[in-house]
This record gives sequence, C-alpha cells and structure tokens, in this order.
Amino acid sequence: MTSVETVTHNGVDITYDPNEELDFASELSTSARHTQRVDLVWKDLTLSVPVKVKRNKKSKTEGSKLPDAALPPEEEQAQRRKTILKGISGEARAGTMLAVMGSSGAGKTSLLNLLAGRVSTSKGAKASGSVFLNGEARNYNKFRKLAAYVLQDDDMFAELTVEEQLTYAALLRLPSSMPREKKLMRVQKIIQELGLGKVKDTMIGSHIVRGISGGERKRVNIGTELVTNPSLLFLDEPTTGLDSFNALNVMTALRQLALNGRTIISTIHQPRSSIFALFDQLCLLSEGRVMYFGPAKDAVTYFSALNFRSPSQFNPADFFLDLLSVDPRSAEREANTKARVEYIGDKYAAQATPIAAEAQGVPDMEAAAVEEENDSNDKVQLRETMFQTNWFNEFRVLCTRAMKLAFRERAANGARLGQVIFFSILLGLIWLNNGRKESLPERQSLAGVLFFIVINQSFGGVFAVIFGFPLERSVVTRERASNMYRTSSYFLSKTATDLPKTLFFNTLFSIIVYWMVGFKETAAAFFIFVLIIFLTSVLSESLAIAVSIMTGDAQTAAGIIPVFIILALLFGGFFIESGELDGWISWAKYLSFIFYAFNALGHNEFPGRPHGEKILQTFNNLTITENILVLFAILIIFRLIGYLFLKFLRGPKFLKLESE
Ligand SMILES: Nc1ncnc2c1ncn2[C@@H]1O[C@H](COP(=O)(O)OP(=O)(O)OP(=O)(O)O)[C@@H](O)[C@H]1O
Repeated sequence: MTSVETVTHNGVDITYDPNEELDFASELSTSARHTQRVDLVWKDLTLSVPVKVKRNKKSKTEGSKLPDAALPPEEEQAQRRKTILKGISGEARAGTMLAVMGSSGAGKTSLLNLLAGRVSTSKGAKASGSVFLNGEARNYNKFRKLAAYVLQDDDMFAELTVEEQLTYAALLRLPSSMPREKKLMRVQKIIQELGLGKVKDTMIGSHIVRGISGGERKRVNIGTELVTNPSLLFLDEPTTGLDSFNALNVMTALRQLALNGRTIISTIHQPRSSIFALFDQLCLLSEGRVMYFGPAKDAVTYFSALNFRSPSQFNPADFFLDLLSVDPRSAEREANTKARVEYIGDKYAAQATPIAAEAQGVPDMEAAAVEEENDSNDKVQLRETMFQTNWFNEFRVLCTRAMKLAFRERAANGARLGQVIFFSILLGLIWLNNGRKESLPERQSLAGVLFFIVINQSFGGVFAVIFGFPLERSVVTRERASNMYRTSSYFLSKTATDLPKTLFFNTLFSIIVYWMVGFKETAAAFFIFVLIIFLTSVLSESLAIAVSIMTGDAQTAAGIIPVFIILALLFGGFFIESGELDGWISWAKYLSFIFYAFNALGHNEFPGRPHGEKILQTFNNLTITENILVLFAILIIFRLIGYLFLKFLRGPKFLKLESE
C-alpha cells in the first residue's frame, strides 16, 4: 500500500491516492441487482471469408498466392478462403467481466460479433461452432432479448440531451404494456447506475456542437443499450478514443454492471493496468487462435511457466501484446514472431480443458429477493415479437423526437434560412416588378425567373439532405440493428416531420420573391406557385435521401446527386425547348422532374397575361393539375425507392452459425 502524502496549498489540503476509487464510482448504484443471470459458452467457433486470389497469366507463382502445380480441389478451395477465427472456445459467466485482447487483426471484433450474432453477412462468409446460453443451444429470439451490443462508434443525435436520448430509447424499446412512468423510472436508474446525473440535461453534442465529454458519451451509448435491462452486454473497444482517466471511468461503470449480476464481454485495446485489473477473465487472441483463456490475474504466471516472463513493473496488457504480435518489419522477425505465436497457441490448445456448456451462475437468491422487493414493478416480460411496441407508438415517439431535433438543428436551420432570404431578395431585386411590365422581352424573361426558381429550390432541397442525413442514417442503422423500430415507422415519421419545415422555407421564399417580381396577382396563382415549388423541394430532398441511402456514404452521394439534378435541368425545357430535342433523346424530358415543375409554373403564370399565349407555345401540353400530379407521382416513387433501399439494401443482415 502506498502512503498518501498531503500537501497544503493556499490553505487547502491536497492529496493524491493512486488506489482511491474515482469519485464517479461512488455515484454508481449498487442496489440494482440483476436477477436474470446468463452464462454464455462457445465451442469451436470458426469464421472464414473468401479472398480474391490473383492469378498471374504468365506464371501462376509469380505475384500469385497459388502454387504452380495444380492443387487438389479442396486444398485450392482452402487457399481461396481466409480463416479469421480458428476453433475458438470459451465462456463468460454471470456476474463477471471478460476481456478479449490481442493485437490489431487478431480477430477480437470478429469473435465478439460472432458471439453477439452480429457478423455482417458478406458473400461466401461461413461461420461454424456452437454457442450455449445457460446450457442450451442459442435461440436467437431468446438471445436477442437478453443481450445488447455497444458499438465502438457513439453515433447519437447531437441535439438531444442525455436524459432525452435515454428516454427515447426506453419509449421505443420497452413494451407498450409497461406504464410510461416505469419506463421513465428505468431511465433514472440507468442515469444513476452509469453516473450520468450531473450531465443528464446537457446536449450530447458532436464535433461541431459542444456537448458532453467522450467518456460520458460512451456511458450514454452504453445506457442506450441498458434500457432493456440486458443480462448480457457486448462492447467493442469501449475505451477507444478516451483519455486514460475517462477510460477508467467507463470501465468502472461496466465493472459495477457486472457486479450487479450481468455478464460483460468486451474487446479492449491496450488497457492501462488499473483497467486490466477490473477484468475477471481474459481471452487472448492472436492470428485467430486462443493464446490464453482464464482468470486475468493468472495470465502473467501462465506465460512465466512457458518461460515468457514479463519485466517487473510492466503493464501486463503491454506484455501480452508484445508477446503475441507478429512483427512484420523484416522477414526474419516475422518468421520468429509467427513461430512464437504458433508455439504459444499449440501449448494452450494442448492443455485447455473442455468447457462445460451448463450454466454455472448459481442464481443469487438473496439478491433476487432484494430486487423483487425494490423493483417488482420494473420487471416486464419482453414481447415475443422483434419489436417491443406497436407501429403507431413507434411513429408517435419518432415524430416527437424528429420534431424536437428539427427545431434544435440551429446551424442547419440558420444556413437554410439565410440561403432562402438571400436568394429570394436577390432574385426579387434582379427582376424587380418584371411581371408588372407588358413588353414581350420582359414577359419572356419571366420564364427565365421561373426556371431559376426551380433550380434554386432543387439545389436547396438537395443540400438540406446531403449534409444532415448521413449522421442520421448512421444513427438509424445502429438503432435498427438493435430492433428499436420498424423501417416504415421511421421513414414515415421522417417524411411527416420534414414536410412542415420544407413548407415553411418555401412559403417564406415565395412571399418574398413572388411579390417583388410581380407574378400574377391572384391568391389562387400564389398558392399554386407555393405548392409547385414545395413539391419541387420535397422531390429533390427525396432524391437526395434515396441516393444517400443507396451509396452509403456522404462523399459518393455528394458526387452523384448533382449529376441527377444537372441532367434534370438540361432536359427541363428551358435551355433546350422540349420540341427541339432529336428523336433519339426526346424522351429524356419526360424523366426530368424539373420539366414538370417548370411547365406547371408556366401554366400557372402566363394564361390571361400579356403575350401569355405566345410564351405558352414553348411549354408542354399538360395542364397545371397534370404537371402537378406527375411531380407528385415522381416524389412518391423517389420516397418509395429510398424506403426500399433502407429496408432491404441497408438493413441489418447478420450471419448465423451453420448449426443455427
Ligand atoms: N468480412 C471480412 N472480409 C475479409 N477479411 C476480414 C473480414 N472481417 C475481418 N477480416 C479480417 O480478419 C482479421 C481480424 O479482423 P478483426 O476486425 O476481428 O480484428 P481485430 O482484432 O478486432 O482488429 P482491430 O483491433 O484492428 O480492430 C483482420 O485481418 C481483418 O482484416
């Protein structure tokens, strides 16, 4: 034990005790005992993926991974696959915390994903082996209700407070049969359990908006998964990106969750020694094989017995990584370190005793009784279905959340408001009172104004999506992977809450530009004008959403979407009048939404106006209603495409073990 020295500065006693528990830890609840205890056992897990093998046309060996001589089909097949996990067995018992450690590429995340049933399906990927839950082969329906997965990325909405984030998670993930007050009570319990009391009213924030610290953010991410009161918690590198103090904070919170009866399995990269000491069990991986599995505190002794001794005063985690990493800096070092890893792996495999699949976690009857007493109202049977609450409830909660976010997105709202005011006044000044003049050239230039308005609304709609939607999409992807809600309820709630915002900006734009330019002065013409530019904006937003979902990343989407808009502009009927297009390409205008928007605006403005009939000769033969209906149909098609892409192309799809 180190003695604690006291220094006095300005009358204040200052101490530093390296063994002292963090203040934060004292906030943690010790009363929330967990009754549903889960033992997880896995046997002989393997995971392999196909790899591309380059064949050299001249010589099969040159630059190739395939040897000269023709191989037997099964061996050639084996060479075409990469085995990421090679027969991994292990266990995680209730009330304990297991660390999965190893160098980069050792297979930690792959193992965690396989245990959690979250390996993304990829073409040709195969997984085999068995996973047992309290002695029974894993049943996904049961497993899903007992387990939660905390991803490495803490993607959350920046504009929600900590308490709101957890509350929405509870309202969406807990069954409709549970009273709202109970859900809110559970949120308060999680806030207490994770030591988030001091920041519960603070915005989560992002790299742009100031918010909570990295450690608090991670704890909120964990809390979001804790709302269903899972017995089993998987975490992928929960300390990545945190300074060592915050990392310790997070891991202390997890330790408490384990002490309360949960089973915690976490991958971790280079933990400081005080964090390492928090783990009960350790699984060391290298090159997809187990190097050690057992009590974390015995690992150093185990390696000493193999004649690999840790230097004194050395962080055990650093020692394991040094010992088990393959060093690629030279061929000689690589061969040497590979041989060492192989030796250690063989030694472990030779002495490893088979693990019993049966549950060992003896139910803590005393703790269970305490919980029954304190918490009986909080114990709710989760629904058998994939989603915990009905469609309308999901829709209502998602609409409330989206409306709240819509009002709080200050930077995006400010930028859009600025853009609307700037362009409407600019257009208004350039063509001030043009509509009130009667000469042919001035009336013809009105067509140009209408076309420019369509361009402006199209790009405005697109930019509103390109910069904001990618973050939303990643949050939604993560929430859907946790079966928080249906794709349809999310998509409809998004549509319902986006519309009023778009309508507001379009109405403001119209009020300024319409009267400054002097378009047809009737109320009906004005409202039709608003409707047409509103549909144009929503349509562009829908296009941008569909492309963003399809491409999956913001950069590609930002490159592709303007191409669609520019093509729509080209065939929009202003630069090239629709009748002027050659036969082979004349159909293209029918695909351009700008064509219908521009023509609808023309048919709204020119009839009954000086030179109106002459100008209308350059517009299409559809009526205003027909043009509007086509615009509306294209809008629905784009929204539907976006929905289908989100549901099927970007939906969470996970690989199952061959035996499951
Ligand atoms: N779908 C896949 N296709 C091809 N290779 C893959 C796939 N998934 C994982 N790998 C490879 O398998 C190995 C193990 O990956 P994994 O992400 O599990 O390692 P890790 O130990 O978590 O590494 P890190 O600490 O760097 O995240 C890596 O070499 C990785 O490139």
